[in-house]
Order: sequence, then C-alpha cells, then structure tokens
Amino acid sequence: MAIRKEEESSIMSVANIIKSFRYWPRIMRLLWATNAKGLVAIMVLNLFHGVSPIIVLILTKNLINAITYSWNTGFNVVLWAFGGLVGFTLLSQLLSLAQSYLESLFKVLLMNRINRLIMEKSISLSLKDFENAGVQDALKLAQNEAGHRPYQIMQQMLALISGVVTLFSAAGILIVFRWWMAFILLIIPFTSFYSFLRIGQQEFLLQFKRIPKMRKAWYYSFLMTNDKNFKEVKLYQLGKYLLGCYNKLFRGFYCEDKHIAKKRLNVGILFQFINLMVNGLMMFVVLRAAFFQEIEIGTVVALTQTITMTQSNSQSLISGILSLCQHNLYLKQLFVFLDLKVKKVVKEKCVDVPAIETIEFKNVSFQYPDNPNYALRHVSFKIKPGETIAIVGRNGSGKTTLIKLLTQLYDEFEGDILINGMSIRSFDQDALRQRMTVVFQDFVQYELNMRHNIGFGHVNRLDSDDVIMEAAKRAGIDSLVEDLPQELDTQIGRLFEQGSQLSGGQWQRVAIARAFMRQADVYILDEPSSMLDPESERDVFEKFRELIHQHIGIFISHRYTSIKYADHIVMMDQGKVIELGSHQELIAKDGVYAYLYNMQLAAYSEGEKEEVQYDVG
Ligand SMILES: Nc1ncnc2c1ncn2[C@@H]1O[C@H](COP(=O)(O)OP(=O)(O)OP(=O)(O)O)[C@@H](O)[C@H]1O
Repeated sequence: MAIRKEEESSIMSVANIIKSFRYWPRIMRLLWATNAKGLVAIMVLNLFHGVSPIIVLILTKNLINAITYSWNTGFNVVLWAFGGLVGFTLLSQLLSLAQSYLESLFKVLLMNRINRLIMEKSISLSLKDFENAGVQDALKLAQNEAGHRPYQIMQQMLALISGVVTLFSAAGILIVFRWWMAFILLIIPFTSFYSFLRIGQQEFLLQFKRIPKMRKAWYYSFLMTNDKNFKEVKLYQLGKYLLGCYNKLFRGFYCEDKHIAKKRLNVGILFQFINLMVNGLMMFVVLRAAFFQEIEIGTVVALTQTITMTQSNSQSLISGILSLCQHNLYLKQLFVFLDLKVKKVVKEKCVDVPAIETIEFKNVSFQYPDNPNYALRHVSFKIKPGETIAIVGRNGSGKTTLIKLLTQLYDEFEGDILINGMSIRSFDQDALRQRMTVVFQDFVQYELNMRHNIGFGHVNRLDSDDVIMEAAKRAGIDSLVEDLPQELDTQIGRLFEQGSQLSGGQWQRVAIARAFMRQADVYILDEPSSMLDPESERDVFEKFRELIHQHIGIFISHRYTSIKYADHIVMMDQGKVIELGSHQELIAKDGVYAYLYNMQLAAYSEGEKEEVQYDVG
C-alpha cells in the first residue's frame, strides 16, 4: 500500500510531476459534483477578477490624460473618466466580496465531501486492510493533508486563470511599447521554476517519509490528552517522559523543516535580486522615453504599473504552478487511499442465509498478514444445535482468532468452516453476520446515549424502547437504565457534557445488552466476565444459557467456574485444539484442562481460607 521504494525515487522526476496532473479530471469531477452552479459562478467572477486590474489601469491612464488635456477638452471629459474609474472600482469590489462569500461556502461543502469519501472508504475496508500500517499511514495523510488540497488546487487554478488573463493583457500593453520588454518579463520567472520545483519535491518527500513518525507523535499526544489514559499517565508519572518523546520527534521535524526553509530562502533571495535588476532596466527605458517626450504622462504611469504588474503576475504564476505540482503529489495520496481495493461482493454468494444450526471447523489453519507464525493450526471441532461451547486456553492460544474467522473479519484461511454443512465462503458475509451477535473482549464504549449504546446491536430498532429495555433486562442492567436521569436518553461517558460515567463492569454489561438486541442464531461472548463480579458473572451466564436455548452459544473465558456449565469445552494451546469434551470428560482425562481447573479451584479455596483466617484473626 505504501509507496514503494522505486516510486519514492521517481517522485523527484519531472515526468512524475507531469504525470500527477492526470488526477485533474477527477478533481474537476469532484468539484463539479460538490456544487456545479457555485463552481461556475466562482469561475466567472474569477475571470472578471483577472481582467479588472488592466481595466483599472486603462481607466487611470484615461483619467490622467484627460486631466492633462482638460484645458482643451473641457471638465466634462475629466468627470466622465473619473466616474468610469470610481464606478468600475466599486463594481469590482462588490464582485470580489461576492466571490469570497461563494468561495467560503464552496470550501465547506468540498471539505465535507472529501471527509465523507474518506469515511465511506474507511468503513468499506476489511479488518485485514484496516490493521495494515501502510493503510493507516495513507489514511492519516488523507485526513491531515489531502483533505483540503482539492480546495487549494481549485483556488490555485482560479488564481492562475485570473493571473494568466492579467498577465497577457498587461503584456499586450507592453508589446505595443517595446515587444522585447514583454518577452523578458515573461521569461525571467521561469528561470526560478526548476529550482523551486526541486525544493517542493524534497519537501513532499520529507513529509511523506515522516508519516509514521507523525503518527507516533500523534499517539504520544493522544496518550497525554485522552481521559482513558489519564489515570495511568498520572499514576506512573509518565507525563514528563511522554512529553519528552513528543518533543524529540518535534525537534527532528523542526530541523528538517528549517533545512528546507533555508534552501527556499536562498533561492528566493537570488531570484528576487535578478528580478530587481530587470525591473530597474525596464523602468529606465520607460523614463528615457518620457524624457525624450516619446510618451505622454498618463502612459508613463500606465507603463510603470504594467511592468510591476507583469513581473509580480508572472512570478505568482510560477509559484502557482509550483504549488499545484505540490498539491498534486499530496492529492495522489488521497486517491491512492480512495482507490484501495475493496473485496468485491460476489453476486453468486448466498444472501438468504438459513438459520444457523451447526458450525464445523474443518482442519482450519490461519496466519495473520505480516505475522510469520500460525495463529491457528489444523483446528477441527463441531458445534451442534442448541449447544454451548466454551473455548479456553492460555493467552495468545488463538481463541479470539477463531471468532474472527467465524464472523468473517478475516476470510483468507486454510481448511474450511461449514455452516449447516456448507462452506462459509459460499455465504454473503453481511447476511451471515446478521445471524450472529458478538461481545468482543475490546468492546466499544460509545460516548453516546444509552439508547445508542444498547440499540447499536440492532440499529433498525433504535427507536423501539421495549426491545432495548428487554435487552437491558437480559443483561441485568434494566434497573441501572431506569435510575439514569433521562433513562435511555442519558448521555454515557465523560467525553461530552452531562455524561454519566459507568464502571468497567457496567460498561461490559451494556455491551452484553447490545449483543442481546438481536434475535441471533449464534451468540458469542469473548471474555464477557473479565470485569464482572462473581454474582454478575453467574447472572450473565444464566441469562446467556436461557437466551441461547435452541441456538448456538460460544463463549471464551478464563474463569473455569463458569466454563464447566458448557456442553462442550475446546481447549486451545498455541493455535491447536489439544483437548475436546465436556467438563466431566476433561476432568476424567486429567490433562491440561484438569490441571488448570484444579489450579484455579485451589487458588479460590486458598483465597477463601485466607479470608476466613483474616476474619477470625
Ligand atoms: N491483528 C493481529 N495481527 C497479527 N497477529 C495477531 C493479531 N491478533 C492476534 N495475533 C496473534 O495471534 C495469536 C492468537 O491471538 P488471539 O487473540 O487469538 O489469542 P487469544 O487466545 O484470544 O488470547 P487472549 O486470551 O490473550 O485473549 C497471538 O500470538 C497473537 O500475537
């Protein structure tokens, strides 16, 4: 996904810069789709903006000449010339205000459109792509930089159009006087073009290579400013250290930026000097012509202004083209992100997923992208209708990975998963997911109201208070919801105003209620009891067992006291199923499960004994 090495080096080539203009038709379509009428109006106003300095110049020349010869022509001619200049200046200022009004509105619409495109793309990505560091880099660049570039390109384009109009009309005036002056004034700024282009490319390359570090800097800042991390940062006194890490990165960025800025300054000084010399020469020619009475006083004023205007316009034209080239490089990254391939929905896949009755893992092996080790190896087991399966095992043994494959968050694995005897690959992923409900270990705490927090389990039922309250009841939080100041409509969390904060266990129960919103065939709880007290844990499991009656229940837990009620237990170790059976069977087998179960039991009774001794003492 990230630009490859050879592409990095070719960024510096002029051919690559020219190639980057291929995105322009796309940018134009984007601008057009944002607001076609607004775009046309802005363009027309911009053209007017381009010709208006020349019209003002001609009107000024006329006025001065009218004053010079007024004894001959009468004061009326002066009045008309003056009226014309004032009237046009007024009109031009009014139109310029209208232009900035329209441009500011257009900018808001365009930014919003690009942000929407980025978000739409983001949610269409697979988990595999989303977790890829290269994709994260591109996303960051698209959000930070590329988002506002199309607008700047539009502004620059418009400025260029108006600049070209001004430049050529000014050059026209000069050509009539001395053609070679126009030629020199147009040519000189192009000599600086290549130098500035190189600097612009170097700057882009710098920014591009910096993205991973920028994400790190952002992360340090996030650690210090986010409420979730605040307690630990405070307790371990990490503030100074993290700030130091952030500063170190910032200092590195600053040195690099300073180096580029210095280069730009040196080139700028050199070309400014050349410009001044040329300007002086042109002025000398005009003044000489005036001295020998070859031109009138109004024409002297007009010519000196035209020289300055041509020079500054051709300069800003060059810097405009340069910044367009640079915007193009950034924009390329936006389109690289937007063009990321999303797996196409295969039409033949079965959308009508029948009620899930059996699930069978058949010799499944799986490796995460960029991870050389297998997370699962030759996993096989079957779940029958109405069964509850507990998946147990040490940390990193592959339990959650099983769930990720079953829910199709990753779909490139070896072997097969059979749903009612058919390969999981033959079903439409979204349709299949609708038949399942999951509480993940790292469930989301939505900083929204309680209605959303529970209702997101079945987003079409967000307005059904009864359904939401029923789910809350199943998760044992109905009274918690009723006690909230605005019940379901109470804001939860601390991020926004008037939010009611919940405890860790309460948040977990809310996530469980969310999972209970759906009438699913498969209920999956990944460590649902990690934050629950023993009473709540028993409560949740009882509710879970009631709910999955006739359905399939899968839960992952490290608490063996809850696990023993499952119909079947799958014991995992290093990605493999090492034991399989009911609690009694596995205890009788006296293997790893029995060892871990007895160890936990001993730890519990030891704890209880200590408590008793403590009470007695
Ligand atoms: N997104 C990922 N990318 C690369 N490797 C991963 C990813 N997620 C997990 N792994 C690796 O896969 C292996 C299995 O992880 P998994 O999360 O399935 O373990 P687990 O049994 O659920 O662990 P725990 O009990 O700690 O939750 C681990 O070695 C882990 O490092």
